[in-house]
Amino acid sequence: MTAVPVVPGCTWYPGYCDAEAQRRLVETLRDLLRIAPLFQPVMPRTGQPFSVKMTNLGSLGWVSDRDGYRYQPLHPVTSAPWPTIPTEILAIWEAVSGYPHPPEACLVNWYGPGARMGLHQDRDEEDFDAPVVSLSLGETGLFRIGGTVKGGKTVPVKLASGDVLVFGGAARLAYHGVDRLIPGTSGLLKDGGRINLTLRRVTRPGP
Ligand SMILES: O=C(O)CCC(=O)C(=O)O
Ligand SMILES: [Fe+2]
Repeated sequence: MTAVPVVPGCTWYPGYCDAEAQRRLVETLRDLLRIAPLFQPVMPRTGQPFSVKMTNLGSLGWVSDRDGYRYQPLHPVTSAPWPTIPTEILAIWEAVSGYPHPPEACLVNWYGPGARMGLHQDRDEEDFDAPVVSLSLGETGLFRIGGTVKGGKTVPVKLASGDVLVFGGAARLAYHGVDRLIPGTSGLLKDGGRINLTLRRVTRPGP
């Protein structure tokens, strides 16, 4: 497995999942998305819709609505608990996180044509000792990650299907985002687009 350092605390594992593992993951996700459908997050206060659609797996899921950003145990539309995180996804966390407790949330972002994600920090968790582990499926995303100060220099990473990226330690609160997709870079998702999964530890583990 090639581990490419990106910025201190951030490591990129290109091609972590092979084509067969990617196909199996997409099948699993299709089943889970029937139970926990994608919803349309909106920005706090303004109600401006995100360009991505989202859902979650795990005991807690990240949501954004007019009231703010938060983790919650129930799907905002169906009010059902989020489905559990499949073992093959937990195995990625176990292999690369270096963290002794499991993630509680797996945020599923779906990028259609034209979708992007502005530079932001992942900071709604109580526990910043655990890294964020990201897996990309489908079309390549032009991702960028920088430092912990807004407006600083960033390093670009082309996240292709099957790539895993870990950001923890000095990069745990690094600004990062996705400028755009590169269309036509993957045939994994039949209608194109990109799925990004981020695994997060939300609460501090008990004593
Ligand atoms: O899609 C990506 O690669 C990044 C997603 C992300 O930063 C997030 O969900 O917080
Ligand atoms: Fe993020």
